[in-house]
Amino acid sequence: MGNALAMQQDLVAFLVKQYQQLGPIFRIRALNQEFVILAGPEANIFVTQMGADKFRSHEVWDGFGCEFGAQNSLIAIDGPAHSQMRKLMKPAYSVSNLLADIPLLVDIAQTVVKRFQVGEEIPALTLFRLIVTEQLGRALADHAPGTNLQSIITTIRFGLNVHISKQTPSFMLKLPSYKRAKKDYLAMGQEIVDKHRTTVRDRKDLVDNILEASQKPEFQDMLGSEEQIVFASLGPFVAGLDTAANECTFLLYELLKHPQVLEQCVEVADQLFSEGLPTQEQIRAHNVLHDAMMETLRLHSIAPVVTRTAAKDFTFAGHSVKEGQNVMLATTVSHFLPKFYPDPYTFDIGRYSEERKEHKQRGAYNPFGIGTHICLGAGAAEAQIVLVMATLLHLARLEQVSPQSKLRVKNDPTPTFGTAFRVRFSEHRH
Ligand code: HEM
Repeated sequence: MGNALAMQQDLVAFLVKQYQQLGPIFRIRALNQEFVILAGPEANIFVTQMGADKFRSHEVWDGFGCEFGAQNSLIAIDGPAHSQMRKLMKPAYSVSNLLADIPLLVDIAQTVVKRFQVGEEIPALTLFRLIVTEQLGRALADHAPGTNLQSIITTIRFGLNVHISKQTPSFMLKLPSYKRAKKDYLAMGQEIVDKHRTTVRDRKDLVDNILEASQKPEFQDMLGSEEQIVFASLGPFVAGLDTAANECTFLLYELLKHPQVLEQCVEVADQLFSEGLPTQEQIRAHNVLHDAMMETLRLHSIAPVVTRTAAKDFTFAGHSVKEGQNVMLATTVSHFLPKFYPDPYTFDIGRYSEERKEHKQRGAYNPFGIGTHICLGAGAAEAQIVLVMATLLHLARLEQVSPQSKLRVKNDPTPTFGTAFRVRFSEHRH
């Protein structure tokens, strides 16, 4: 099938239709490449249980790291070396580490929100990128992105669109605007690494751990060069940019579209701040805001598929896949199957209640990818989205600018409203 256009317009809807017609394995042609698609709960269970040695990330991701002189980054390696790097980075990317300094996280969100006067407008994505990137940068790398935020956004957008989604031609990397942004981005990374070499923190952060590991023989392939150390240390500034910031944007969009759910979430937010600052347990507790976040991750996944290369010949659902074949794991097709989620395109936070627990069915819920590279920051991301939204709802009331106009989700490189979804501050509540 040469159906790139249909795919581009709504990738998951297209894949859901193909899955319903063809079953859990089929082929498509897109962007001059052929992909084998593994879709639906059967594929999700297969990849989780038996996929560890069957897929490689290397071919898909290495070009992105090499753009910054950094081969063998965490996402671009497989097998034992990948397990070793994941183990090294896990403590820093954990939810308990992110939530270790809740006053800092709240202060960052509060400072950004308080910058806006009643009546001022801003793209929701810009608002959330400001908050999320500073929170992750300060908590994991002891550095605020400050005026470098735009350089980070430009660098990552070009890098991913050229090397990963391949929707942008490579000559775009020669544009002076990109080259300037990349230079600033890498200079910030070098500054962070240099600062960590000469200062000591009470609690070691991600960069401290990277620097320590870079001295060990077993990490030489991954962290042996200065470029690799800088690239890995910049991870926190990239981790939330397209992910948590876009999910916060989609969540706010759904809340403004569902005023009753919004009011319940405002109540939860006020409770969280009723005795000062929320605790780790409160942020991670099951409540309406948590369920709204979960439903947003189901309906608006920023990673609807993950791409890989088959690492060996294998058989799935009676079909053989050959080593070297491009594979797309359509992890979120199951999010739209009525057998798991009745009326699947409806925003319904009741799905996560004790009685229904629709997401707990096997293979049904995969917003954070699947297999060996499953999101290392999943717990941190969920907590961050809840905390950011709770802080915002507690502090201010927002309304959508031009609510009648139709918003289009584009791929840039992840599904996003871009800057089209604008909000207005209509009241400062606290
Ligand atoms: C809602 C927000 C997020 C979503 C939906 C998300 C999704 C994903 C997905 C799908 C992958 C796997 C990509 C692949 O297999 O090709 C991934 C990897 C990763 N994510 Fe996230 N992510 C989110 C937020 C975060 C945050 C906030 C952090 C850091 C605190 C983070 C850290 C990572 C890391 C380090 C990896 C690489 C793991 C590896 O290669 O082993 N993510 N994420």
